[in-house]
Amino acid sequence: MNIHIIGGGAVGLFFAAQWCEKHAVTLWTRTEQQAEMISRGGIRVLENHMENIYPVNSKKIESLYVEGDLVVVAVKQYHMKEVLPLLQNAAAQSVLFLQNGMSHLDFLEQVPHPHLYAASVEHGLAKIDGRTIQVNGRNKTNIGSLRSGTAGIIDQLQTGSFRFDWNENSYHMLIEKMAANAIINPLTALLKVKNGEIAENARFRAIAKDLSREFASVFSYKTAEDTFQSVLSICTKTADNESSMLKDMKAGNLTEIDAIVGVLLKTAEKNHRSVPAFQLLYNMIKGKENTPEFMSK
Ligand SMILES: NC(=O)C1=CN([C@@H]2O[C@H](COP(=O)(O)OP(=O)(O)OC[C@H]3O[C@@H](n4cnc5c(N)ncnc54)[C@H](OP(=O)(O)O)[C@@H]3O)[C@@H](O)[C@H]2O)C=CC1
Ligand SMILES: CC(C)(CO)C(=O)C(=O)O
Repeated sequence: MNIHIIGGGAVGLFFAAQWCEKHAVTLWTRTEQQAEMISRGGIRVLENHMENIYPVNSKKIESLYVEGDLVVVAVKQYHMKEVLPLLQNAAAQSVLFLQNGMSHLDFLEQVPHPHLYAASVEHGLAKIDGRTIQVNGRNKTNIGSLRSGTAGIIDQLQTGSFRFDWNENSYHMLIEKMAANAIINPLTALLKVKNGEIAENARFRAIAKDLSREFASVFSYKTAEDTFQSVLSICTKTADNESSMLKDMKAGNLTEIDAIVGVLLKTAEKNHRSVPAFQLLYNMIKGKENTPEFMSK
């Protein structure tokens, strides 16, 4: 396949490296400097004290008048508005969104491509520099259709080093991942701990359990206990990872809190559910976003 990936962050670099041996991959970055770095030196993947280099073609994104089989959107939720006009110009059969949270679904009507897919990524990935990532845990990646997608895409994207699983219900798939992100991300960002500590520390685990109960009172297709167990499992499998929200907070960036906990709060309000613990987490993260005293780098 001819694959174009938008966004040279942790996730974009990771998938570009995984697919480049089997597909023609182009990674579109925001800066010329990063594109040159990748094209010249390849993508460096650090994992279990080993280093692997993957040759990938990379270009600065100015316009996206490209033809391809698949465009993969690997930017943060708060970049989506900026990326949308570029995406609209790309001539491709399919688009795959890799975002955590759910607010990217609001843009779907403006995306003209015939086949749309969403994925929920369960790996723990950290960007070290413009061409280097650290893999802090491989898990599976779930994919489902948002518009006329078919399970056949799984066979094409499959890699030797982790699984892609097909999900018949993309909405449930995204909600399941959102449970993990709504609980793990703000807790780790506020407590400044790695994911594993939420499962290991009895008091933090108890908070995660209470939050699982609140989450299941809003999105009730899964029990509170199942939600809690799935959160613990992701914490354990990505124990050494700093969540993306913790990384954003440390870097003084915006966070994806609106696309994750914000969506939960709006749904709770619509359905007359009380979620005081999530409201508290939301206010704490919003209050801290972009404030220099939170930065610990
Ligand atoms: N990291 C992780 O472990 C996981 C992340 N996710 C989700 O995946 C998504 C991506 O996350 P992640 O890769 O960590 O985020 P990063 O912040 O590492 O990467 C986002 C990238 O998008 C680039 N970008 C922003 N705007 C544009 C634009 N207009 N054109 C081209 N590139 C652009 C940024 O460029 P620049 O650097 O120049 O600003 C940056 O490199 C998020 O929704 C996240 O929640 C899901 C599971 C795990
Ligand atoms: C899977 C997890 C929790 C890994 O840290 C993640 O999605 C994130 O950090 O946003």
